[in-house]
Amino acid sequence: MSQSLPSDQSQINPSRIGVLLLNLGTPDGTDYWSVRRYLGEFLSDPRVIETPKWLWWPILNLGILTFRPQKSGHAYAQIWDKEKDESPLRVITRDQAEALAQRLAGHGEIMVDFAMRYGNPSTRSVLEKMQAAGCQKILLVPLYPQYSATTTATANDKAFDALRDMRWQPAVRTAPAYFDDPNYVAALGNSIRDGVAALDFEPDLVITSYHGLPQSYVERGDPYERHCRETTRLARGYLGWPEERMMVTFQSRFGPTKWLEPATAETLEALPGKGVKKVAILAPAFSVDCIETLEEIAMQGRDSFMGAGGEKFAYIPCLNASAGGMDMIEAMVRRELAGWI
Ligand SMILES: C=CC1=C(C)c2cc3[nH]c(cc4nc(cc5[nH]c(cc1n2)c(C)c5CCC(=O)O)C(CCC(=O)O)=C4C)c(C)c3C=C
Ligand SMILES: [Fe+2]
Ligand SMILES: [Fe+2]
Repeated sequence: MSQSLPSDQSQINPSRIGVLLLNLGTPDGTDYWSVRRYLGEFLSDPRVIETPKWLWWPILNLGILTFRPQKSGHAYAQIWDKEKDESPLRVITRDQAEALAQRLAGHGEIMVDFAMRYGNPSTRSVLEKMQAAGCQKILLVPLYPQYSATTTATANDKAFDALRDMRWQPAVRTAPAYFDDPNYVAALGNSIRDGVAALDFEPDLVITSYHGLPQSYVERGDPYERHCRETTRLARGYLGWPEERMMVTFQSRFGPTKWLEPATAETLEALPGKGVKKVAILAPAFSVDCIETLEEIAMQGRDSFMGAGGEKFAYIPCLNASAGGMDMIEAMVRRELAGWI
């Protein structure tokens, strides 16, 4: 049981409320061991890898964790925030927490912070900090617009694992996925409209590239693919665009099994040959820019599209801590805090 409560419990303000933004996680550095530690924790999560443990353990520990950290470390080095010596995912998630704290500053009883499912700051450490500060009510906000057991559920699991060890457990709420929340659709639609308007070319096609998922997870009931397709359909409706102007693809395939299709990488290589030479691309499954968007799409994706004969390529950033993105997060948090504030 956690001993983090002050011994004089009169110090505790029981009306304090914690709002905890949860994101995936990222390595602490780009070196082999930092990336290996992070990937080891991530890829040992049975919500992420459903292969039986006895089969997966040797593949992970003798294969993947021997070779992948060096390759991924190189990719992280290309996008690393050198000034802060941190991964963009952590820098921007902190920016979001700070911006939300400012927006909720009128409610003196609210404490806003952020935590990661894998790596640092750990979900347990931040929940213990909130509990020690007197938060007896906590709202968990997994920052994944589209629900997946591999992201939303495991983020909540990790929080509940920590709560299991607390003698005086706070009341807890979890914010739902927001793939069809009108505020999210508007924020996304506005960022697409403004992103395209700022270009020096008119894209033939706008690609919404979502993080991929093994096809078998969808067949077993994960609603992620449906949520992704619905987000794009709603954003297209918001913009008033015809169906053929926007496309859904899935990126970041991992391992030999069948993943959701069409794959972003293969699509980008094939489009110029079909006469689609000018594209804009964005990644709505990511609440903040990270290795999967900045390196895999904006660098690798651009190279393969241009190398295949493409003429213009633009990457539209994630909502990050933009005013529109924060308006959406603030509205969602205020809605989920109803009755508490
Ligand atoms: C089976 C493997 C994976 C599944 C399933 C998966 C789902 C999934 N992931 C995100 C969001 C992010 N993933 C990120 C990185 C990343 N993802 C996987 C594997 C799976 N993801 C790996 C191995 C990695 C590490 C990078 C690499 O080595 O190539 C990140 C970025 C983290 C960062 O530090 O920048 C995010 C964010 C979603 C939304 C999702 C849902 C289907
Ligand atoms: Fe991932
Ligand atoms: Fe990737």
